[in-house]
Amino acid sequence: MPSRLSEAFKTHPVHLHHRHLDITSLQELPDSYAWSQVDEYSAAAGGPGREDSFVSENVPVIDLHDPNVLQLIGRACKTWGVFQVINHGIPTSLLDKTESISRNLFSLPIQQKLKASRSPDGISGYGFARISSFFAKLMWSEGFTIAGSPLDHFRQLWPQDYANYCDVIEEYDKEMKRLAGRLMWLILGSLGITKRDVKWAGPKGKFKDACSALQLNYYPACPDPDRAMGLAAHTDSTLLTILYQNSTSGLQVLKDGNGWVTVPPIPGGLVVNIGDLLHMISNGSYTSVLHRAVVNRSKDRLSIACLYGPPSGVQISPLPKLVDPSHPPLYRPITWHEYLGTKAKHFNEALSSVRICSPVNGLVDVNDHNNNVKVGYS
Ligand SMILES: C=C1C[C@]23C[C@@]1(O)CC[C@H]2[C@@]12CCC[C@@](C)(C(=O)O1)[C@H]2[C@@H]3C(=O)O
Ligand SMILES: O=C(O)CCC(=O)C(=O)O
Ligand SMILES: [Fe+2]
Repeated sequence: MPSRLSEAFKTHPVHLHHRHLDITSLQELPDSYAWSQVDEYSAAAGGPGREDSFVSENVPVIDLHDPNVLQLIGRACKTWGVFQVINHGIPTSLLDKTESISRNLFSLPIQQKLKASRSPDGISGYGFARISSFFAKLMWSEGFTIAGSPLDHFRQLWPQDYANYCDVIEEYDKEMKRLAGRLMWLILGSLGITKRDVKWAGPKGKFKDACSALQLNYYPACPDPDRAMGLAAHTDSTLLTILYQNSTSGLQVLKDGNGWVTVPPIPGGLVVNIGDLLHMISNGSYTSVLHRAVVNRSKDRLSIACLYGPPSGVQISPLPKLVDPSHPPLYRPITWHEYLGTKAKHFNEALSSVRICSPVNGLVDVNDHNNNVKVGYS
């Protein structure tokens, strides 16, 4: 049974036939970056999706010290699939240091960055977003994925300073995994799930063998932001994702009836979003949220995502406690490893592709928005 996340794309290599352009210095948007359908989903109230002119609700901000934290998280997961957390215990100094390394990385000359390129069948390294292969147009961003030790790639990027940088990234990864484990129990607790109900969480429920990857995203300032796309609409294949964003806004989530809603950066805050695997284990009670990143004319933007999942070879399926004759299991068992391959093949239709049955009342599962997502437009 394959168990290493880094092996997940060996059987589903992603080939991107794009030449790398240094987009940071461009004064005009090249045609290869000009999207024609940027404002899909935003016509709901007639206004342009990027201006939030019709937004009546905000993504919840939850203080992890709040005595009602469980209920607040449950409500946020049910209605939004995303929330921000404050008082999360991650030191600001660690967030600052990691942001500074990421900035340093993206400001290296393109030839230097290409020395640490991600290979078509690999998971780690520098390159376009993996989902780029589904779109005719390019995204206005650069990415660097870290799964496992960053040592080999960092040695290529910074022959002198790599050791210190590795230490910071490893500390960031460790702290994020700890927070993710804590958030998992709050989210599962809000569904009535206890440590005894999740065997793969390990004997003490510490998710000791959980897998994770870090995704550094950089969005340079863009000469024509209304026609460009930073990162196209997608759901994450994770249990949950914890996102640090710098002070430039750009992250948007799709909310029924509200169109695209901006998740504003808040000082010291972290964004938490539900991924497809949590959608599956909750049997559709909690929704994996469709999100994207838009870009800015005057400011660049940086984000750091911790993509958190189960041990990559463990079979994930709707938790037995959430299944009964009137709530049959909606998804077939699948490992994270296998699901990443499915995502590489089917992109936003991956979740529907592992669905096994319709709800008993015959209605379409309102959470299964992925049925409506267009794949491969420009
Ligand atoms: C573990 C992973 C999730 C991810 C693919 C990856 O192997 C590492 C990068 C992740 C990311 C980040 C940007 C959006 C996304 C869809 C992508 O193309 O790469 C996600 C992938 C995912 O969640 O499926
Ligand atoms: O940059 C952002 O705000 C979004 C990044 C993201 O969605 C991801 O890395 O999966
Ligand atoms: Fe994402």
